[in-house]
Amino acid sequence: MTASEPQTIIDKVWNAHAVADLGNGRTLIHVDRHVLHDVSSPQAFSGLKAAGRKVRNPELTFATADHIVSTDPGRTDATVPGGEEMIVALRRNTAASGIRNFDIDDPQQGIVHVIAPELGIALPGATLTCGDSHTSTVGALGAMAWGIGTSEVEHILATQTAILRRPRTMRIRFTGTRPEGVSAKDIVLHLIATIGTAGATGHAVEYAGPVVEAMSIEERLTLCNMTVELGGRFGMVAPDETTFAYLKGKPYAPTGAMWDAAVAAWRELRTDEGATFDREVEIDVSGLVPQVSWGTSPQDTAGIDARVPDPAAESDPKRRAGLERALAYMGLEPGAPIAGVEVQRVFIGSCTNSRIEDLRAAAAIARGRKVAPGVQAMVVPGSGTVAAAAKAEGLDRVFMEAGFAWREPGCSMCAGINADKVGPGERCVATSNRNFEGRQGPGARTHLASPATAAAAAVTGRITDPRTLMAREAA
Ligand SMILES: CC(C)[C@H](C(=O)O)[C@@H](O)C(=O)O
Ligand code: SF4
Repeated sequence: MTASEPQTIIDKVWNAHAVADLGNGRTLIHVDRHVLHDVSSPQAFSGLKAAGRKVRNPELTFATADHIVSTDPGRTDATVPGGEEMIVALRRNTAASGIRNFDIDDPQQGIVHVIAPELGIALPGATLTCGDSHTSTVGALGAMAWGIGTSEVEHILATQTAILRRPRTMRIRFTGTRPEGVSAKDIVLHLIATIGTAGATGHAVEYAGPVVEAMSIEERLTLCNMTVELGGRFGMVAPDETTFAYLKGKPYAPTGAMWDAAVAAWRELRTDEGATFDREVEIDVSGLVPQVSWGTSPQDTAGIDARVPDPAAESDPKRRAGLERALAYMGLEPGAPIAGVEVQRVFIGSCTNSRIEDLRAAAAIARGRKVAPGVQAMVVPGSGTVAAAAKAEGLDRVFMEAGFAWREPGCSMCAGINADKVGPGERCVATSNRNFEGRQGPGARTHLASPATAAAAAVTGRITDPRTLMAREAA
């Protein structure tokens, strides 16, 4: 491709980071930022040590304890049984290598995909990797970010490069007028329901169109977070004035003349007129309603005014059996309205929806109301930075007065890998990104939804259209 040919944003970032063609379709890519967490890094450090290698670029590497940590106020390393070893390993490995670790008691600790953007570790046009599938999140800033396995974590620690196959490209444009009370989470859930969990397999995705351009960075983070739930490799949004305003003054963002030079370069990071993608999708969001998942895959999602699908209406026997299994696991009646189903748990948190705007949306519903009898609801800010901002606005009080538990930052009840779990057969409305069988604990029934919808479930004890509770606010 010659320089004058129109390029996509994906081509531009890829080409700027390609170090060598390794043959067989493989490219060596420079990694600008590498972020580590407690669960996927200990083995990588052990491998590095066994091979007698050092961390090549500790100044480009950052770490945080998020997955295994307790979210109990007053937590210690040992609060979650089995967690201490990983938290201590991360502390020891990062200290020995000179890597900045946002440890369990650090005011900036938090979920890796929440802290990377809010600290300015992730930047437009940069490559960023993490041993975690939701690394695509920070593509919201125009970074090329992807999740890797533990052996690749070791490779990147040693070389600051990764080996990739160039993905096909895909542009997903959101158009139309976004209705009141419909969040970025509703939009991405609707996207997954529309094109399916294999809808972007093998593709690098650019999210574009007027609806995305009008989104805040936090909303774009929610959108890009679920790229992996579409099978996508990267999910990116071209950086714009919203991005620059968000990043300016962030702790690790460039400053002074470097900032000006960076912004000038970032302005070039957009898909050129006439550039082509391997696949284009357009979704009109006009008329969209809040979304909620009813099954055991993120694509099993429908509008909050919909009914649970009926397996009897499914002609394909394989699909029918899958539906029957999902409904049996979820304890749902075919054809029943989704709204009105009773819940026992509500989880507001995770790298999808634990930022300040998410907490504001949930607090707007919780304010002046009470968590319904029989419901246990928790709010887990994505980071210490988010928690501090929420406290400054009094949101922690709003939640606690309503009867929500207000927790310390971490992955919490998203993946059932620490002490925060949903019990067998319990139904949980969660703002996280996965609803597979057992995701939030063995036998747990997860309904994915937005922060507003989760808060509405908490205060009514049922899956509820949050707009019915917003109306009171407006009146
Ligand atoms: C534990 C970790 C490696 C895992 C991931 O890669 O995604 C987790 O974050 C998840 O969401 O399931
Ligand atoms: S919050 Fe959930 S999805 Fe995000 S990194 Fe943690 S466990 Fe994974």
